[in-house]
Amino acid sequence: MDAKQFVEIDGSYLEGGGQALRNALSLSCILGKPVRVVKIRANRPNPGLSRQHLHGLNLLRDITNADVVGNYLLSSTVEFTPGTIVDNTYRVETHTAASITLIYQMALPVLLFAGRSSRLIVCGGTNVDFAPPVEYMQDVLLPNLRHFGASFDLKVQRYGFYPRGQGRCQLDVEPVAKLNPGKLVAFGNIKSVSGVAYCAGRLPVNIAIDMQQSAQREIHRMWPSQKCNIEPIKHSRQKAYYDGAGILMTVNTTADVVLGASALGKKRIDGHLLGLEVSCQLGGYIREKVCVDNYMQDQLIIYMSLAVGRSTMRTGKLTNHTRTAINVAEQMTGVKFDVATEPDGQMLVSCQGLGHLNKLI
Ligand SMILES: Nc1ncnc2c1ncn2[C@@H]1O[C@H](COP(=O)(O)OP(=O)(O)OP(=O)(O)O)[C@@H](O)[C@H]1O
Repeated sequence: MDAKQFVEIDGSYLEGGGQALRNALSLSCILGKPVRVVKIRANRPNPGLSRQHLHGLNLLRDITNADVVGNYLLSSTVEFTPGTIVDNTYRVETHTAASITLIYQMALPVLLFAGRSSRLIVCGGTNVDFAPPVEYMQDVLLPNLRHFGASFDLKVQRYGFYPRGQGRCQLDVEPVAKLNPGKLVAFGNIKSVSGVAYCAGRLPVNIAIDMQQSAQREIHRMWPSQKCNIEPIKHSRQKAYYDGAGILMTVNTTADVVLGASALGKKRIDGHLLGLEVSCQLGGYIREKVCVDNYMQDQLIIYMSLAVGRSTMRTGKLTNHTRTAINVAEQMTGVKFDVATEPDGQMLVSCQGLGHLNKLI
């Protein structure tokens, strides 16, 4: 800390993307600790704040009446001094396909520590590259957060894809008094393998059916007795103005493990290939019997660091996103994460959380 008592976070560390900024600012708001983030997104081809990050930053400024320096496009340094978390209805209009879920990723942990329930309406992209698809947030993040005693209600009013965006979602968050420690260590037995294959705009429903059939076929090939139920959906014009396609698959187990895998259609969409890609990714998780998938890993770190008690997750090889999230959480909260490799190559990530209590309820 310097004379102004800022915790300084190096945004170029390891992954060097937007996630270090998001986690640092969220923890700053929750803990009431001023933070300075330098070298923001230094490892990206377009370093500095992009629109998505700027919208998220300004949203957290509004939620906590923060003093902010450096909140402009392409800024590489931000100083953020939060005030108190204020429950309210907040709206963010990105005017682009900026990821709605990444803006939620920043605000959700903060609103969990508000005094009363809050609503956050965001317009932008619901299913865009390098971000959680909105279905993943509903079907994978939500059940994983329940292990920590947290939850939310997320409604998609309209889907939005790259490049036009124009999706619109509503997130309702009930605050918690504290976060419980998450124990995600036992795999249990598979209860269901399911998913949704969607397309929208001018794209024919056949694309969704191709994704469905190839994904189901592949699961059947790997585990002949395992049922796999994927719903093909063509979104109506009201539900999505423009073209887009993708698939999300999940596996649910008797130990309340929920793993997800997804893919998004690009220019020339081959539904068969997308279905195959996603079922293979999910099949890999099932074979490894991990309890947390590769994307959920980094998203749970912030909750583990704040919980009252010791959280543990059994997962695969750690991603750079996860190592970066651990680094930020350790600096912001002072907790220490332990990472151990199991004989079969799985990783056990654990930490004695800070035990942060919500003083506003
Ligand atoms: N397919 C996916 N499913 C679920 N989560 C995803 C998926 N792709 C990316 N994510 C999550 O989205 C976040 C992306 O963080 P990252 O810092 O790379 O993105 P960003 O803020 O857009 O920054 P940048 O533009 O700097 O890459 C991570 O939490 C990652 O786990």
